Amino acid sequence: MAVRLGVIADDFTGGTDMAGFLSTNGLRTVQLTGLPDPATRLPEGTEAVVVSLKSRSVPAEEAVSMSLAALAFLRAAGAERYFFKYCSTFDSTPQGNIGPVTDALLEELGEDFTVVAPSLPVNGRTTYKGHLFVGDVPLDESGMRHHPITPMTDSSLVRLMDAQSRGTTGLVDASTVADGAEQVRAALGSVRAAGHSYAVLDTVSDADLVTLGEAVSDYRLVTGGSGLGGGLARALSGGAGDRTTTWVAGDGPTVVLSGSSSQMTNRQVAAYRELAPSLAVDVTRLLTGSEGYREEVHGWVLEHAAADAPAPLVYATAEPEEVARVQQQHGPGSSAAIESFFASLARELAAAGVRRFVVAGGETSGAVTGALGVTGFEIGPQIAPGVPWVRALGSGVELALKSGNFGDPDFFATATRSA
Ligand SMILES: Nc1ncnc2c1ncn2[C@@H]1O[C@H](COP(=O)(O)OP(=O)(O)O)[C@@H](O)[C@H]1O
Ligand SMILES: O=C(O)[C@@H](O)C(=O)COP(=O)(O)O
Repeated sequence: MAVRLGVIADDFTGGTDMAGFLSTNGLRTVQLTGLPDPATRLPEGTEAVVVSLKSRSVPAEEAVSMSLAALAFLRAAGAERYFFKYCSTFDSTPQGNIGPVTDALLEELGEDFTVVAPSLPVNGRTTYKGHLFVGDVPLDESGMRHHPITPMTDSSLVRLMDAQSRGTTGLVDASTVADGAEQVRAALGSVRAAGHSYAVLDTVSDADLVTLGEAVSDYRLVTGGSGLGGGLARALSGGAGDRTTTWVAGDGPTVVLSGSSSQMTNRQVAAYRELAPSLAVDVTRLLTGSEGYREEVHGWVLEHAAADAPAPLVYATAEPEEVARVQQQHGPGSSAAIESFFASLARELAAAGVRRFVVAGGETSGAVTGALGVTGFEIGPQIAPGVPWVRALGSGVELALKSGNFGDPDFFATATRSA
């Protein structure tokens, strides 16, 4: 069977989010982590492949070359069409990455037009008149304005895309989307005929995603969030239903590692601290290389990790003022240093027998997954929209990679109970 869709995801939580929506909307999906070895063999019957990169916040040229390498792998795997998955909050540095990667993929595929559709209404991300909303407020008024790596200070997707890319951006507005897939196709034709290279797609409801998925099902390259991914999977599979693998959780202890500083993760950490042993990372000791600090944290986790007790939580999660203070005092490299701390902690814990990791934050998840040497995942049941359990091919280690703002305040308790 042909690979119907090849996805290039710009971070790891984004990759699992996408893989989860593709699976529940009808495509048998495998997620690969990092640039796959060209010799990687896909399981029989794979209909969608998600290559998850850690390219969201690296310099734009690096993001482009990683994405082109992922495209080459997917082409060689025989993918019929491609999807560039980025965040539902359009996380990008001022220099872009979404624009330059989109341009490079279009050029490589010999195409001159695509869509821009980050919306994920089930998690409160909608687009109206080209402006991205998070819940009830425009993106630039949401917690994303304080993101430690990719602060978002504009909500206009047209302006954001124009600033990052070579071409210009048009809009297919909500009233056209409400009129159905045929009208959307016609409107896309008009935007393209007007000389634009990209069209932002207004999306206010899950029903819109079904319309939009149908409207772009013959595109060679689509860009956007997992919402459009789900709509496209539905169109491509002809409504084949849920293709998620079901499984019984394996034995062994679980730990929760939280490196996300989003508003929702702050609430989730506060709620879970009431229920389980928790340890705040002492960022100053960590960043000043305090001797023995890593070993202390490692020892603490192992002391508290038992299969029949609440899973311990280690967190760097902090309010925006504290994150800003850390960055000011220790420099921009502090984010990466905290990621690498979680990565080495996860590696040591896996070696000590921890079998299940709940990880919060996309960058943090990328670092942890890389450290665990995971090459790919099979996709399991959803804990919350956009957060499926995934099981590492080979080692069988199970992970829940939670995007910063996903899940409700009880997410960690729900996830660790279902582990
Ligand atoms: N207390 C802190 N001070 C400074 N940086 C932090 C702190 N806690 C986490 N970080 C860094 O902030 C970044 C958060 O990004 P990510 O893991 O993608 O989560 P999210 O996007 O949900 O905030 C990571 O690089 C992480 O190491
Ligand atoms: O689209 C989304 O919102 C997520 O899939 C995602 O990419 C989130 O990234 P992080 O907030 O960095 O976890």
